[in-house]
Order: sequence, then structure tokens, then C-alpha cells
Amino acid sequence: MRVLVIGAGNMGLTYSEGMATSSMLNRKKLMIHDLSAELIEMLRKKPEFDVYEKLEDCLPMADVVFLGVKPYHADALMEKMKPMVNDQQIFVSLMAGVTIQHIQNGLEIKKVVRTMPNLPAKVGRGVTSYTESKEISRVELLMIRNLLDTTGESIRVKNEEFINKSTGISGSGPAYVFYFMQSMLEAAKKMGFSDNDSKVLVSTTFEGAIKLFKESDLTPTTWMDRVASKGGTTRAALDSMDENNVEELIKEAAFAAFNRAVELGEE
Ligand SMILES: NC(=O)C1=CN([C@@H]2O[C@H](COP(=O)(O)OP(=O)(O)OC[C@H]3O[C@@H](n4cnc5c(N)ncnc54)[C@H](OP(=O)(O)O)[C@@H]3O)[C@@H](O)[C@H]2O)C=CC1
Ligand SMILES: O=C(O)[C@@H]1CCC=N1
Repeated sequence: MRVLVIGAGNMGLTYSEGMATSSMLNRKKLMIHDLSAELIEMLRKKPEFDVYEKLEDCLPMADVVFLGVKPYHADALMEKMKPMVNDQQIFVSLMAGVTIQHIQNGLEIKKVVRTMPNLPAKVGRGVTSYTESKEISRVELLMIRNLLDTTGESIRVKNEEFINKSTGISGSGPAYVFYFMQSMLEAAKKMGFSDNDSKVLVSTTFEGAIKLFKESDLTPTTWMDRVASKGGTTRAALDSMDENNVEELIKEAAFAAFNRAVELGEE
């Protein structure tokens, strides 16, 4: 099977690195096409990829094509691709918002898998949700799932609405976690810790909390209660967050991302 990734930025390159060694490729090199000259030069130094400057040299050969450009570049890209694609090829979109129907119409093809990946895929700890057009067979879906799983875990969702919802939770989610981390780092530095000590304190606290959560059946609320002693320091912090409505604000932020994904599909 020949796999082509178009757009090798943050996400496209992450997927390319994950998939490059997959047995699904039957030792055929993963193909990459991007417009950035700088990126092409960097990618050419990597022996695991076949890098193409011209779409016509790689697109007709591909069985599976990953679309990794920004949503606002999708239409221009599809216009260029249209004369070179065929009905047997499978198109896997990594793009937020862009609907399956939009891709089917733009390329005049039928087989589309729409996904929502996330950035921890870079370290093999991503989570990708996906859904497919009805023309994708079970075998084809399994094959795509195997490719997606090279970057972490994947979940099949029942429709595109849940892809937009995943965007609000897991797609954009790493940024919410980094936001929280940044705030804690700044608090630590303000208290007088060095940059390095702040990083150790914050990152180890995140890692430890995630391990506790993942390795038990307890909810985060129960874990919060285990940290907080009555009348103690944690309760003071949690009360401060409650008074400032932090929980509601985080939920609103996740819905803002979901709503923006819906809007992107309508633009
Ligand atoms: N970053 C993330 O955490 C996540 C991103 N996504 C989705 O992934 C997609 C890519 O995002 P991201 O990787 O961050 O974006 P990047 O800008 O990092 O990567 C996109 C790449 O595509 C190139 N490109 C643009 N137009 C074309 C074209 N016509 N042909 C070939 N290459 C082209 C860009 O080149 P140039 O820079 O020269 O324009 C760039 O190198 C988006 O649609 C986004 O919604 C989804 C989930 C998470
Ligand atoms: O911010 C974005 O639009 C993309 C989609 C999810 C994460 N990054």
C-alpha cells in the first residue's frame, strides 16, 4: 500500500513519522508532499520518506492520501488535486471542521475518513477520533485504523458531530492542559523557584496525577477529595477556583472550540 501525506507541518509530519515504519506500508516508503521549500529540504535528509515537490509525481500512485493542510488551504489544494485523483483512493482528513461531503464534492471522490488527531501523537501518545463515508469498506477502515494507531490510540465515533466534539475535548485539549501548566509555572516562579525547579515541580505533578487517575477507577473529584484535607491548603485553592467559576469557564472553552469546528465546516 502506498501512503501519501500532503502538508507535513505539525500534524502531517507527526503522522508521517508514526506511519513510516508501519508494516501496512509493505516496506514501501511513505510519500510526502508539501509546498514549503524549507520543510522539503529538511525532509529530504530523512531516509524513511520519499519527498515530492510536485503533486503529479506522487498523488496518482497513492492508495491512501492524508490531508494535513490548514482548513483554509483545503479548497485550493483540492482544486489542484481533482484532475489527478480516482475513485479507488482513500482520503484521510486531519483537518478541523472540513466535512466529509465538502471533501467528496471538492475532489469528486467517495472514500473519505475524517479524523480529529491531537498533538501528543508526536510522542506516540495521541488520541484520534475518526468516522467514515459509507463507501469505505470494513477492511479499508481497519487498514486506516492501523495507520492511525501508529501515533497512539484511536476511537471510532458515530458521526461528524462527534468529530467536532472531539475537537473541543482532545484535538484542542492539549492546549488547555498547557494553559493550566503555564499558570502553575508562573505561580511557582513568582514564589521564587528557579525555572528548572518550577518545571520539575509542575511536570511531575501532572504526570503523577494522570498516573493515579489512569490506574484507578476513581473520578477526578474523588482524587481531589483525597488531596484536600478539611480546612487545609488544597481546600483553600479549590474554593478560590470555585469562587472564580473556573470549572464553568473550562467547560465554556471546550464548547467554544466545538462551536468553532462547526463554523469552520460552514465557511
Ligand atoms: N496542530 C494541532 O495540534 C492539530 C491540528 N489539526 C489539523 O491539522 C491540520 C494541519 O495543522 P498543522 O499541522 O498545525 O499546520 P501546519 O501549518 O503546521 O502544517 C500545514 C503544512 O501544509 C503546507 N501546505 C499548505 N498548503 C499546501 C498545499 N496546497 N500543498 C501542500 N502543502 C501545503 C504548509 O506549508 P506553508 O507553511 O508553506 O503554508 C505546512 O507545511 C489542520 O487542518 C488542523 O486543523 C488537528 C488536530 C490537532
Ligand atoms: O486549533 C485548531 O484549529 C487545530 C484543531 C485542533 C487543534 N488544533
